[in-house]
Amino acid sequence: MYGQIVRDGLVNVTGIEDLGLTSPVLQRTSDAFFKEISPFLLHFGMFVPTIIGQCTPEQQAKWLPLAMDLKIIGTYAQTELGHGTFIRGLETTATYDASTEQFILKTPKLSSYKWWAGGLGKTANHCIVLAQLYTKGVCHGPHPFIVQIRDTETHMPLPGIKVGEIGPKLGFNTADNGFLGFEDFRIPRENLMMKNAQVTKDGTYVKVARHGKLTYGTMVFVRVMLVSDMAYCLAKAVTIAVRYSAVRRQSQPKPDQPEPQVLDYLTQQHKLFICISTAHAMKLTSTWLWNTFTGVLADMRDGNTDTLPELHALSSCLKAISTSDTSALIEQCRFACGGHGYMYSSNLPALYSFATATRTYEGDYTVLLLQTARFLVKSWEQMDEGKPLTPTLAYLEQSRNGSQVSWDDSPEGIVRGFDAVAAGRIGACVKSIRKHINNGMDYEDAWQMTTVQLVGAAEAHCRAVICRVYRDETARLTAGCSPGVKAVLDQLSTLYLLYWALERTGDLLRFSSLSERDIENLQARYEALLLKIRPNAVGLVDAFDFRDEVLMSTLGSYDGRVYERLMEEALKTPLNREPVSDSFHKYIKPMMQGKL
Ligand SMILES: CC/C=C\C/C=C\C/C=C\C/C=C\CCC(=O)SCCNC(=O)CCNC(=O)[C@H](O)C(C)(C)COP(=O)(O)OP(=O)(O)OC[C@H]1O[C@@H](n2cnc3c(N)ncnc32)[C@H](O)[C@@H]1OP(=O)(O)O
Ligand SMILES: Cc1cc2nc3c(=O)[nH]c(=O)nc-3n(C[C@H](O)[C@H](O)[C@H](O)COP(=O)(O)OP(=O)(O)OC[C@H]3O[C@@H](n4cnc5c(N)ncnc54)[C@H](O)[C@@H]3O)c2cc1C
Repeated sequence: MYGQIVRDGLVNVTGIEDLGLTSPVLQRTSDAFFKEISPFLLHFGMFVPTIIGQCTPEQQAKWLPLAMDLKIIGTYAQTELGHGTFIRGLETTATYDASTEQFILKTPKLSSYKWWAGGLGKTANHCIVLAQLYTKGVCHGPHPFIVQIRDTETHMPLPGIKVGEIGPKLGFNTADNGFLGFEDFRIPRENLMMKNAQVTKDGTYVKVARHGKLTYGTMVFVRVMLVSDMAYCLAKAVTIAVRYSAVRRQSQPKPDQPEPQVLDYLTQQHKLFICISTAHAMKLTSTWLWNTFTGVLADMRDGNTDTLPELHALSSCLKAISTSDTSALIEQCRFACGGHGYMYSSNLPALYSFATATRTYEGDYTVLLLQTARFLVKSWEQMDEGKPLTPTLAYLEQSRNGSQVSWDDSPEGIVRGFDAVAAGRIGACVKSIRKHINNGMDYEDAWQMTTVQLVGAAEAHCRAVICRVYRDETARLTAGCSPGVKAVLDQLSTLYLLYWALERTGDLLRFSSLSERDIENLQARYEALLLKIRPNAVGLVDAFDFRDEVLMSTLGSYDGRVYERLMEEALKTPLNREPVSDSFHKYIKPMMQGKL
């Protein structure tokens, strides 16, 4: 299995390299080789970006060509057995020895072992290691080091390195995630990635970057990438589920009628059409986020880090919500396919196991939403002090006078309704924190006592951002389209707004003048819209344009030969090679004869 995966991975990598394409394309083409993940994902997904983001030009000149030509194969080893979220609590140490101009890497105890890095188990020979940097007896916090862990000729672990694979997981079982321990392992001073901080030969620590969190830059990049990846993942799952729902016929609502396509059931449309809308919403939002990210990078190249806090808040909540929505909606696609959706050959289990992992890695859902909430509360306080708000928080102004937003059920009105919900929930958090402080709590405890509300406020802010971006970008991008295309894409973005308005009626009742009658109208409009989208449903997923080789699904292939493909795959199962398993003779027959 591992050998096959590595072969496929290299065919994929070298093939794309010959075409001179970039790593985002690599990730897309790798889908044609892997149901789950490539063992080289971390090499291009984090090892290379970290060299670019954390190394000086001289260090890049040394390491980047080796990495891009696959002369070295890397991964990103930050998480440890004992810590993943709390980076400042990482235990691996890198202590500078000025007498030899080396860092000594140590794994102090079991919980300090690096754990999880993709490709570390058997594939990588180098890795980025986040370790607590000590020099002249002072700890300067976690810093990135580039470390060779295996001999590039023999692939044997180097002396002082303990490395291996962490074992089977819910998914990602082709990524050979590994563990890594150091026993007084020495690396040259120059292996500290020195773009943001340096250690001179005599051991003097020199802080270069103005912003203390640039070491976390690779994670921001990956979080931005993941939003796009989730759109792609969900688009695959809903292609499979909608095509299958067009083939599958089941039950007899009317005695004298043939069994209908299950796609004709309103409940099936309710399960699946939000998945089509969400794939579009996340794709458009991810492109908007990428443009925001590149703008912040440009500012930072000019030495201006003022826009970094908003990017961190946006990338955190969008990564959290996109991965959470995708995991839930892929499972919904699986539910919509009945028993056959549970078959591995449908590819829905693999898509789910991949998506649900993203809710955790690159920043746990709750933790990242609390990071966004931290920014929202700070922004509210700055607004109270009369300071300007950042663009994505302009809506907070409307809440200043505390008046309730009047409900307007037009698409633009619903977007404003979500702004009001976000503003109201952030304001409620600020009020809760202040109440606890007035009752004698310190700020940290008052914050902790409000974290359930803070997670909700961050989700509301993120939903408001997605709704606004989805609506605006759909209008902008369809301006030149034919009336037919414009109408269908407008239906999808309106469906997204109606769906979430119905999901959040409690908040809208609390923070706008929404009435019970308005809710009845929303429900009726939503159901009518499902029926309108039905005739275009298969065309909409065909428009995602996935080849069968990429979908890898017995249920979702373009030709609709579902039952034939299910049987073809079943007959390939090893258990079907012989009519009678040898377990019958070894165990079952003796048992039947009372001989066990
Ligand atoms: C498979 C997908 C396919 C394609 C996608 C492409 C590539 C994929 C490649 C790999 C994916 C596969 C595997 C995943 C790999 C990993 O999981 S790597 C490990 C990821 N680990 C994490 O994400 C850890 C999460 N934890 C953190 O980020 C931090 O610990 C924390 C932010 C939660 C807390 O950090 P602290 O240092 O404690 O900071 P704080 O006290 O909370 O805040 C202090 C101030 O710093 C600001 N800040 C924090 N983080 C950032 C940041 N990243 N950027 C900018 N600013 C940041 C924070 O806002 C505070 O600012 P104030 O002004 O409020 O003080
Ligand atoms: C498939 C996969 C691949 C991975 N690949 C890599 C890799 O290549 N390299 C790498 O370095 N890491 C990798 N990771 C590790 C990943 O980054 C961490 O698992 C992730 O950051 C979560 O950290 P944790 O596991 O310590 O969870 P924890 O943070 O321990 O989470 C446990 C619980 O505690 C809660 N919690 C934690 N802190 C707080 C808080 N401050 N407030 C409220 N609740 C809190 C969480 O919400 C969660 O409910 C991978 C993980 C997975 C699943």
